[in-house]
Amino acid sequence: MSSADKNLSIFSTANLPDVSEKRFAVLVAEWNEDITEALGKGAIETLLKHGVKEENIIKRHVPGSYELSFGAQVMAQREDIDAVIAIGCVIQGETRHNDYINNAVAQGLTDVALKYNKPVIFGVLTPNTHQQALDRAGGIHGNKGDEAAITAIKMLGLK
Ligand SMILES: Nc1c(NC[C@H](O)[C@H](O)[C@H](O)CO)[nH]c(=O)[nH]c1=O
Ligand SMILES: CC(=O)[C@@H](O)COP(=O)(O)O
Repeated sequence: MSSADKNLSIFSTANLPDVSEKRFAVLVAEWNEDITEALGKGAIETLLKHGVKEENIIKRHVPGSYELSFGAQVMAQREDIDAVIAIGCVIQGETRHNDYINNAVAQGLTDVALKYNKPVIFGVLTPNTHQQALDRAGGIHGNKGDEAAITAIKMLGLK
């Protein structure tokens, strides 16, 4: 199923856990900042909408999506962080550089989650074009930041 078939901002909110005392790190890559800032805004707004306190949301930036893994490790090792949301947008270029970034950050974030036993959410768009990114950062397919935030909340309920 693609995002074209499932809006990223439409999801079930049944049985969400109480996250009023949970602390979230929101890491935002600076590359494609028009996209990533929209994703980050969506993530933070969704966290607030579902009971997270503003003072419990720590937003930090990293240069690019490749740096999200290390940034997630820095945040996940903190005892005062319960979940990490990693936000990025890697747009396909002329070379295979995007493939290497995407694979590295997907595996890197997974490794951090398993190492620190905390939800680390893959909120990274990997579009072919800037328009596809716009469509998934508050456009016709919703906002992947919303999806990443609700995923973090649901995963804390699992723990
Ligand atoms: N082309 C994109 C990048 N490239 C930069 C890398 O993420 C990384 O910062 C660099 O290779 C140095 O380690 N990053 C994105 O997030 N999005 C892109 O489209
Ligand atoms: C995805 C990226 O890192 C971006 O810089 C790709 O650029 P290129 O055209 O060199 O593949």
